[in-house]
Formats: sequence, C-alpha cells, structure tokens
Amino acid sequence: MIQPLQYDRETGTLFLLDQTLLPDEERYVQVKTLDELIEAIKALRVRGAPLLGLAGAYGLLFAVLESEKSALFWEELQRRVDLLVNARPTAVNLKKEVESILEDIPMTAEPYEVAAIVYEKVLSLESRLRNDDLSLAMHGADLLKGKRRILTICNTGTLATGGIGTALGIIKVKHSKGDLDVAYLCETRPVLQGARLSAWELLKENVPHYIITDNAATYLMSLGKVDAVVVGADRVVRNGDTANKVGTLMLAIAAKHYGIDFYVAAPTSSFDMTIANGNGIVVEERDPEEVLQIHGVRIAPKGSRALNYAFDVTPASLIDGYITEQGILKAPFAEVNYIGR
Ligand SMILES: CSC[C@H]1O[C@H](OP(=O)(O)O)[C@H](O)[C@@H]1O
Repeated sequence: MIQPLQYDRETGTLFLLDQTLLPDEERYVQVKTLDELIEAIKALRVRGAPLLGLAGAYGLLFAVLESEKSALFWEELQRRVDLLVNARPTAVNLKKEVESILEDIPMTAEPYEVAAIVYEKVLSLESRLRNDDLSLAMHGADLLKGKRRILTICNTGTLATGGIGTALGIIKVKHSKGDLDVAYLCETRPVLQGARLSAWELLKENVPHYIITDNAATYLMSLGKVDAVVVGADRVVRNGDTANKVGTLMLAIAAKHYGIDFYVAAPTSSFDMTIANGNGIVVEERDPEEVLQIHGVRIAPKGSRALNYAFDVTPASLIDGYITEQGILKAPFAEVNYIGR
C-alpha cells in the first residue's frame, strides 16, 4: 500500500509523498523541522482530514524535539503547537489528534520522556487509522451491496488517510468483492484531488473509473447512471451537518432531487461533538490563485479576481447516513465518545 508519510527515527526525518506533484511524479520530500511540515500542510503536499491528524502528530514530535533544549520547554512547545494546529482550520483531525496526545502527557514529564511518549502515540495513531479505514470500508461495502455505480468527490483514499481510505476505501473493497461496475470521480477543482489523486490510486488497483468534470455530476445522476454518492468529511458536527470538499453540497442537493443515496464516509475521529451545527464550522478560504490557474497554467485574464472556498457544509437533512468504523450512524448524534480510541 502507498505510504504517504514515513518517519525515520534514526535521523528524525519525515519522508512525505508530495501530493502536489502526483500523478506526474512520485517524489518523497524530506521534512526535518516543524516549519517545513507546516509549509507542506498549507501547500497540500500532505492533505486529507485523517492524514492531517497523523501529520499533526508528527508535527508535535518535531515541536517537542525543537523545544526540549529550551529552559522554557512547555511554553516553547505550546507556541509551536499553536502554529501547527492552525495550519488548516476546517478538518477537525489536525487539532484533535495533537490535543488528544498532549492531554495524555503529564506536566511533570521531562522533555526526553515527552518525546518518547509522543512517538509511541504516533505509532498507535498510525495503526488506528489503518484499522478504522478497513472497518469503515467493510461496513460501507455491506451497506452499498448491489449499488454498482458510485460517484465521489475529492480524494478520500490512502493519500488522505494512510489506510485503505474512507469513501475511496469503500470503492476499493466493493471492487475487490466484484460488486462495482464503475466509480465516477469528480475532478474536484481547483486542486484536482479527484482527477490527479483518486484516479492515480484507482489505476494502481485496476479499479474501473471515469473522471468527470464537477459540473457533469448532476447530469450523470439525471441519466440514471449513478446508484449512490459517497463522500468523505473534514468535520461532522453534532446535528450531522458536514464540512467536506467544496462541491459536496451540490452533489447532495442533486442526489436528493434524483432520489439517489447520499452517504458520508468518515472515521468517528472526524466527528466534532463540540459544535452544534454547520454554522459553527470554519470554512478555509485558500489563495485565489488556485482558481485562476490549473496546475500552474493561468486560465483567467489578468485582473479577474476569484473566490476560493476549500470546503462547503452539507446539511444533515441531505445525508442518508454516516459510514464509520463503528457502523452506520444516523443524525442527530447522541453524546457518544467519537474519539475512536
Ligand atoms: C478522507 S477525508 C479527506 C477530505 O480531505 C479533503 O480535503 P483536502 O484535500 O483539502 O485536504 C477533502 O475534503 C476530503 O473529503
């Protein structure tokens, strides 16, 4: 399986598969400092809600190692952690995983002890993500048995989770069970996670798929060519409203109109019970330049401006259910421990 992140403890180097270069080039960049990791997160060299949680955990390790020489260790660590957890605001995983590791560290611990604890936590997080993905994908494949034409958006595969993937993991499992005719991948403007990343993953596993323009998805549904829509999530809040890649809301509205199943696939670690509804979710706005060009080639006239919302928020009323590692959940959610540990 692809390894989007690989850590070498000997040299303290995080080898990061640079997702901005895929599918043309499979290059691992060497990240040795917290600043380099934060740059990689902001530039989407590493991305995807669950994988951002793992990247955050490695970032915490960098923060500890860079703070341990300071006489004000805890203050220095907190300063670095604040920079890390705010690198991308919409996915709950980055901040949640970092803070949940910190919660388990006694303030009496020596810096070298903190580093050892964090490293162990990173390893267990890595295996939790893989296990959660597999369990989620099996639940999703069971739920969607017989639904052979699946449409999805963005990239929710190994490049977004470090495991088999969430929505894309379900597609891969359905294929392995002989229960998939085709996956329709929305290209996902402006950064093209669907056309570049999901297509790259499915091609490697010979999963039949078509890349479609985002604006063709509704027409495909109108032709009766889609049996279900399954998407990922960056943050599912208490009433079930869900932040996901921009374009998800459009798919949910169209699916409702055409009577097509619409599911969110996300580990419960992507759930945030501290927020009541979608109005409380911060939607990341990114550099408009990403919209004004495609893969580095400018497409818009000089002087035109662009809006670049990286996510949108789909109301729970448009979501048929939530496919998680614990099974299929329905909104609104009771106060349940969704940390997934
Ligand atoms: C497995 S959830 C991945 C989730 O993250 C993506 O966002 P980005 O590529 O900007 O990190 C997208 O929202 C996916 O659904």
